[in-house]
Amino acid sequence: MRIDVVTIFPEYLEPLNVSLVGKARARGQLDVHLHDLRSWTTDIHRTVDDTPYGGGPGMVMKPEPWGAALDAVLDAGPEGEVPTLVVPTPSGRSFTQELAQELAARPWLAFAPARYEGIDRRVIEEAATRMPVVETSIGDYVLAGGEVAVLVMVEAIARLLPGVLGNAESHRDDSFAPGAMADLLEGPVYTKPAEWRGREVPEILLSGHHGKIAQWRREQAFARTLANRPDLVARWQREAFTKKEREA
Ligand SMILES: COC(=O)c1ccnc(N)c1
Repeated sequence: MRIDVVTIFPEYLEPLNVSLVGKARARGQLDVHLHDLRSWTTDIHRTVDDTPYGGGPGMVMKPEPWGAALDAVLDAGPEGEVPTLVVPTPSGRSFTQELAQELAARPWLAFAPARYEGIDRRVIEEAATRMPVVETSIGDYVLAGGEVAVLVMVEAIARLLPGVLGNAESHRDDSFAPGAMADLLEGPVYTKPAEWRGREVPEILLSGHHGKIAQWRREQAFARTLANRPDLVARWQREAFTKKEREA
């Protein structure tokens, strides 16, 4: 997978050089290109923002540098191909495990994290005439810039790419509920010592009964999800019900 990121803070994306994503890049599974938006400014102050038409607080990112930057990304990428442009914004589509799976299936992603009050709308509209555009939100809160959302999304997507997670890890998320939801089920985990500050590891985990252990883990994971995310459980139940209806 090729990933391009256009940002005024390339150093913010340094974490893409370490750990899982860093290793995937070193192995050639990920080809990441960072671009400093200011490279496409033309004035002495390398200006990327201006006051919003219609008034209001803050500044808006100017269209010219973004237009030129996205032109350059398209030109530098694989001949005849276009990326999916991912634009992090609080008003975007919820970035879920499902959307991560969807984006992980694409050969080329370009991320356009904005700072300030956002990017001039015409940049997104013009881009949408040339490539798929997905506006994504990583949760119901506002950030100062979209760069940290790019880090979140790249990590969630990279771990889904074939061969990026070691074998042991990838089977860790084996399905409870088939599909993307399986990744969201996380039961309690334990390691040595068997007793720590008077707390024992659940007996079942020492039993060697792999079937019973798997069942116990699913029950524990489901209980935690039910306690913390009743909305997810309700959705799974609806999906299971409609699936049964379709198959009936
Ligand atoms: C500037 O970007 C944001 O504030 C942002 C981006 C993606 N998801 C969010 N929840 C916020």
